[in-house]
Amino acid sequence: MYRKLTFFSRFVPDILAGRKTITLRDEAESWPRIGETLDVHTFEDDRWFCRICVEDVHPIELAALDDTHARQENMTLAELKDVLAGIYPGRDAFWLIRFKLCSGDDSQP
Ligand SMILES: CC(=O)Nc1ccn([C@H]2C[C@H](O)[C@@H](CO)O2)c(=O)n1
Repeated sequence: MYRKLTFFSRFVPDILAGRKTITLRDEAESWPRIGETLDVHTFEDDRWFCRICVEDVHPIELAALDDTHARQENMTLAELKDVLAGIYPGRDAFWLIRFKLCSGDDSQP
């Protein structure tokens, strides 16, 4: 039984294509551990769509985000900051979770 992380459904294509390899969350979602496999569902309708393997988890300030982080989100830095302001208004400290898609048996529900 794997723990579950959700993503907004608009990010599903990027995650499944390997274009989105990080996510930035508040402390309530800082619980994933390096090396952990997670079941990934859509936030809106709780639909399972993949498993990911967690490669890194660390705190990061909004001011420290750069173009590399934005590329890992498949966004520009301005787009990423807009998305974060929409989801987490006023927040300037996050947890960065870096992941890769699981392959083989771990990619099936
Ligand atoms: C419930 C909740 O907050 N769900 C989230 C939070 C963030 N994301 C995405 C949006 C951006 O691409 C990054 C940075 O936060 O992670 C999400 O899909 N679902």
